Formats: sequence, structure tokens, C-alpha cells
Amino acid sequence: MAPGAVLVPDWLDADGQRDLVAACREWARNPAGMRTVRTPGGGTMTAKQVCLGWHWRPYAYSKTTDDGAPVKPFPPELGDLARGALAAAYGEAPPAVYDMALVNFYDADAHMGMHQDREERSDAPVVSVSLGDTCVFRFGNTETRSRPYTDLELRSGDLFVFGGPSRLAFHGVPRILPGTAPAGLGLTGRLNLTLRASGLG
Ligand SMILES: O=C(O)CCC(=O)C(=O)O
Ligand SMILES: [Fe+2]
Repeated sequence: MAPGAVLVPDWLDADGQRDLVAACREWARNPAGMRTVRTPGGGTMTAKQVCLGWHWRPYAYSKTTDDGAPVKPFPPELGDLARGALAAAYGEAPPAVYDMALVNFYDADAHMGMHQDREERSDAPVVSVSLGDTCVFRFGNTETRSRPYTDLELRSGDLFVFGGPSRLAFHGVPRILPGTAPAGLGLTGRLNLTLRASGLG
């Protein structure tokens, strides 16, 4: 894709996708479950989100959610998933400690504006797994949220990793392609699992 940015289509098979969807449903439960993200300007994000390990709010990390509940722990199996993803993308897994996950849920109308993932104090690659409906994913440059960028489709089971010179590239999800999820998955909409090393210790 770009230096440090790798797309691995069909990384997760149907069983792997089903297991991960089931886990996301558990993680989405209250307390500290799936929420509407409020931005400092008073707006809301259209993608709903639950955090594991560290709670992210625009634009900082904390150990408690917006209503004061402790954030859910980072499950060790997601550390394994991150290591497997890095091995698949780069052929090796750097020794970074992955300790936070975001689960983003997009309905047919949801999107995510161009942004950088820059609240981490680690330069470890960001690992992103897509489930359910296909999305248009916009991967840009490190300088501005506008062109040059590349639009690609991320489908259920695809892996996208961005690190190295691409770690701070602007990226976003302009739209979801409704009704494109695999038939057997039992998911309407799109789930994105983003794994990061916070570097916060
Ligand atoms: O949904 C996606 O593929 C991207 C999510 C994302 O960029 C984020 O949560 O920071
Ligand atoms: Fe992001």
C-alpha cells in the first residue's frame, strides 16, 4: 500500500470471523460497554465504540469510561491476534506490548472522518481487522487530511496494518456498503477491531 502499510485480504477465515463477532458482542455489554463517542466540540461520532485495556476518548486515554466504570481488561487472546497480524503483514512480530483495543460498530449510515491515531506513546503498528459489511477505507498521508489518499475496500476478514513511516498517516471510513456482510456471519453492519500499543505502561 505505502511503506509500512499492508493489506492482507481474507486474513481471518469464516470460523475466525464468527468467533471474533461473538467476542465483540460480549465486550459490547454494559457496564463499560458500547457507547456513543462525544467529541470535545459537542458533536457525536456515528460509529459506536467500546474500548478494552485503555479507554479512549477524543483525545486522551484513561482507565475509566465516560461514566466512571473501570474499562474492561485487554484480553490476552487479542495480544496473540496482534502478534499473528504483525507476522502476517511484515513476516515478523516486533516486541511491542499490545494493551488496548477499540471495537467500532458502523451501521449503514456511519462513517469516520480523516484522523491520525496519535494518542499513543508507542510507535508500534496499528492493527485493524474488519468484520461484516465492506467499507470504503481511505488511507492518506502523514501531513494533511486531504489528498493524496487511496480508497480501498476492507471486507470481512481483511487485515490492515499501518506502522513505520505510515504510523501517523491520516485515515478514515467514508462509507459502509450495506448488505455486503458474508451470509453466515449473522452481522448487520460492520465491526472494526483496532489493536494498539498504548505505550502508557
Ligand atoms: O473502522 C476502521 O476501519 C478504522 C477505525 C479507526 O481508524 C479508529 O478507530 O481509529
Ligand atoms: Fe484510526
